[in-house]
Amino acid sequence: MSESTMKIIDLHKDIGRKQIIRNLNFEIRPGEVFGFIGPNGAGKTTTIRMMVGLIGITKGDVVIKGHSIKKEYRKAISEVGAIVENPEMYPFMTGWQNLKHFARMSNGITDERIKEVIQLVGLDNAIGTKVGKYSLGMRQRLGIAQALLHSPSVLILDEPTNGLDPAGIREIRRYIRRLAVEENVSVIVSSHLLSEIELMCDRIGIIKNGKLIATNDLNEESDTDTSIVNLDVNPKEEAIEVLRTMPDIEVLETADRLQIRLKRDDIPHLVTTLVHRDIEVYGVNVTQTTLEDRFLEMIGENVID
Ligand SMILES: Nc1ncnc2c1ncn2[C@@H]1O[C@H](COP(=O)(O)OP(=O)(O)OP(=O)(O)O)[C@@H](O)[C@H]1O
Repeated sequence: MSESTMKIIDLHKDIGRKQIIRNLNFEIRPGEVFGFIGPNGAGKTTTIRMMVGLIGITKGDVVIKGHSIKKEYRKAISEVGAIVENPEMYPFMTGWQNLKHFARMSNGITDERIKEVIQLVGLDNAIGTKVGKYSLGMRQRLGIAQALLHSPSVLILDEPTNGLDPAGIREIRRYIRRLAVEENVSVIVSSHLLSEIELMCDRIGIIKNGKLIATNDLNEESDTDTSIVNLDVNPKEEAIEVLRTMPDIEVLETADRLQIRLKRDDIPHLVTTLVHRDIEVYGVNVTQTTLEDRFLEMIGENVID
């Protein structure tokens, strides 16, 4: 396994007497899109600010490509591109002029590199237009282009989908996935809405009350292929008996409705078995368990606002 791009080691943050972040440990792998999810006030922004050296660390460390943000700030931060607050863009200048302006403030960024990042975020056609005329989504993408100019190993985006309409969210998603692959950059995206970033992430970490309560690999098949099924059958009691004898089926509820959990691929076999046992099947209502359901289960509250 290749070395991690970023390690968050036993991170703590106190502000005044308040313990904001507690005992945070996780790693970001090369080229992955990592979703940092939690309800408002969970501590995402505070963690990200520590990752990029904007605020001090009470205890623990953030190590980026082997460099400690505390002890080797310059080396560590040179590996990071970030949009934490809204990026400062000059509305009276074109996209190109804005990027050129930022490029001048760093060393060694060529016009070729500027063109490359413009292409990566799909702003080729709009780069000669004044930023004041850009949509919010386009401004976000210009911000991402700016953060990528110095070829960082990790790109950190705090709530990149905030305020975007569904089309804008779809675009950001598409470009973030694309640049993770094409630039081989690791991307950390924070959000309080799982549904907005789920589709672009390889893994997610869930934070609540300043603690990481779970990480979840979205590419693992077992996570996506179980289904919750509501059955309308007669006689119900007999069906329940049959279900209990079948391996890999979990009976969730038998009172009002008969609800089970099983692998999606096992549904045809389930129906055949019930029919062979002379049970009448009136309805098989499949609800795919979404990550959102499991997320809400895990954090124990409704975060949709
Ligand atoms: N400077 C500060 N002084 C006191 N408390 C703070 C300060 N900054 C953050 N907090 C508190 O720390 C907690 C975490 O805040 P943070 O902004 O990191 O959460 P978040 O997960 O990013 O939420 P949001 O999605 O609302 O930005 C909150 O309870 C917040 O009130």
